[in-house]
Amino acid sequence: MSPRVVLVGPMGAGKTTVAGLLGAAWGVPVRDTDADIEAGTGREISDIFVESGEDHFRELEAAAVSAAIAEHDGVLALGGGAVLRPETRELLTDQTVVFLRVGLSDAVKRVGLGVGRPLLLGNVRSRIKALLDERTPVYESVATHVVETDDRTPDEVAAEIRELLP
Ligand SMILES: Nc1ncnc2c1ncn2[C@@H]1O[C@H](COP(=O)(O)OP(=O)(O)OP(=O)(O)O)[C@@H](O)[C@H]1O
Ligand SMILES: O=C(O)C1=C[C@@H](O)[C@@H](O)[C@H](O)C1
Ligand SMILES: [Mg+2]
Repeated sequence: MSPRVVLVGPMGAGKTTVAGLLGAAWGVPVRDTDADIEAGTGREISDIFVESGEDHFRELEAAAVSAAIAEHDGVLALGGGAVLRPETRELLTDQTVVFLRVGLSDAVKRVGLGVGRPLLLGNVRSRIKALLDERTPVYESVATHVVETDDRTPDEVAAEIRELLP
């Protein structure tokens, strides 16, 4: 069993939103590793970061991605930083992976004040810029497809993915 598609990209790329649209259009289940972690621990992601630290969150996330890839055959949205772990990148090598690309200005608009996104505490714009600079090559390295999301609605993004993956 393997996901039909795995969505990666930074915060605000629309992974969760577009996963829901694709799942509805294809009639397949949707899974999101951030939601899996919250359900499995009974804690919010921002609380896990603050109380147990990012390294602990990344351990939980690597396990959540591994379980989802093994068990899920629908649409899978990953957390924005899941690709940072080498073992997770390794698991993605034989998957269909779509990188939802977003530029700085659209990402800033979409995440607003960054509430619930612990890595954006402080100056949202400069935090997102640093994350985009650091991670874009990593997203590109795991992606089999890249879809632009700037100036496009989630429905337009989902439609392009459906054309790419009939
Ligand atoms: N193409 C788009 N155009 C405009 N707004 C969008 C688009 N895609 C998503 N959004 C909005 O941006 C916000 C963030 O989207 P979403 O939560 O799906 O991102 P994400 O990639 O899952 O982020 P995270 O990594 O934090 O989980 C939501 O309010 C969503 O409605
Ligand atoms: O980009 C990131 O590192 C994150 C993205 C979110 O999906 C959450 O997984 C968490 O807020 C961290
Ligand atoms: Mg999400």
